[in-house]
Amino acid sequence: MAELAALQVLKELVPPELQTPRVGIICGSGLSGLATSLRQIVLVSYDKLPGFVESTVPGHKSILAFGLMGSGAGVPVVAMLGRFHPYEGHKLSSVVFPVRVMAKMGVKDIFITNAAGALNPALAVGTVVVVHDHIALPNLTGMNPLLGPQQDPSLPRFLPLSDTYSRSLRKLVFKAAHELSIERDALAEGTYAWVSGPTYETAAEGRFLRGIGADVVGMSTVPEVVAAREEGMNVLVLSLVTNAVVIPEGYKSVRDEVEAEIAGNPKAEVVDEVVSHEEVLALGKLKGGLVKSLVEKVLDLL
Ligand SMILES: O=P(O)(O)O[C@@H]1C[C@H](O)[C@@H](CO)O1
Ligand code: HPA
Repeated sequence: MAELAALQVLKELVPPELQTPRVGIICGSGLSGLATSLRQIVLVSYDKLPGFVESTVPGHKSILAFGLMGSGAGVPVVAMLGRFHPYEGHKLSSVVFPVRVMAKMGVKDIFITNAAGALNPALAVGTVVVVHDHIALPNLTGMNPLLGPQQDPSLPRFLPLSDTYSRSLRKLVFKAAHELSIERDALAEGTYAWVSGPTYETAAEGRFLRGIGADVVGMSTVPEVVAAREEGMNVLVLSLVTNAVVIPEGYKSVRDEVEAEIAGNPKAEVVDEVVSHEEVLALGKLKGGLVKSLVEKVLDLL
């Protein structure tokens, strides 16, 4: 099994007391600050680990961090300070490889974070969304991380995903928010749509995804979720809304515009906001603290 080679290296580099983390964490774009509160921290670069590829996206580091997180004695955790996306050119099997390594290390609960665009107009930028379901068009149409011969026949061939997002972990996030006196509107629940990226959505795509029931959209997470469920882990996903996906009600007719100009009544041009990765990272920096305090408190409540 390919994961065993990575495990062997980790055995040499990580002290025994941190070698069996209870919780795995994946940091989304601009969210690697999550790991700044790790104690007894040990960092392992991905290039030392067989099977790990490189995280090439700004805001993602190619580092695995081990340590204790949360108050008191703390919970042993392993955190990916950067993830792999299929749009980087990585195979889906590489994207989910670290999740499989975490499972072999004994991780029971995985907390996956991401930056996402809001499709639901009720979600303000800066809101943390506790994901309760997903829509993965790529999964349904041939880009599923479980396609192909089974690497481990002891895992289920046909994985049910109807109950993917752990109810008890989701409840813990809301309990944590209560204990931290976090404003009600700062935390919401919703459905995550996975798209391959790296393009952001057109307005019509945004309308489509909203129309089929998604609240937020992003370019990651679902492959990791699927692999984690296959490995039997409890999954929690937190999406930080970093931008709103602009979904104008209808087309801005250029015919109307030209006719108004000809009639001598030009209208002021409305310029839609354009999303950028810089904006996504800046918001992560600004609001990453909220994700971090929620994760720390959930660890205390486990
Ligand atoms: O890794 P995540 O899903 O947090 O990163 C999001 C999706 C794209 O990789 C990038 C777009 O800005 O941010
Ligand atoms: N779309 C897709 N992925 C994203 C977005 C978005 O608007 N924002 C952050 N990741």
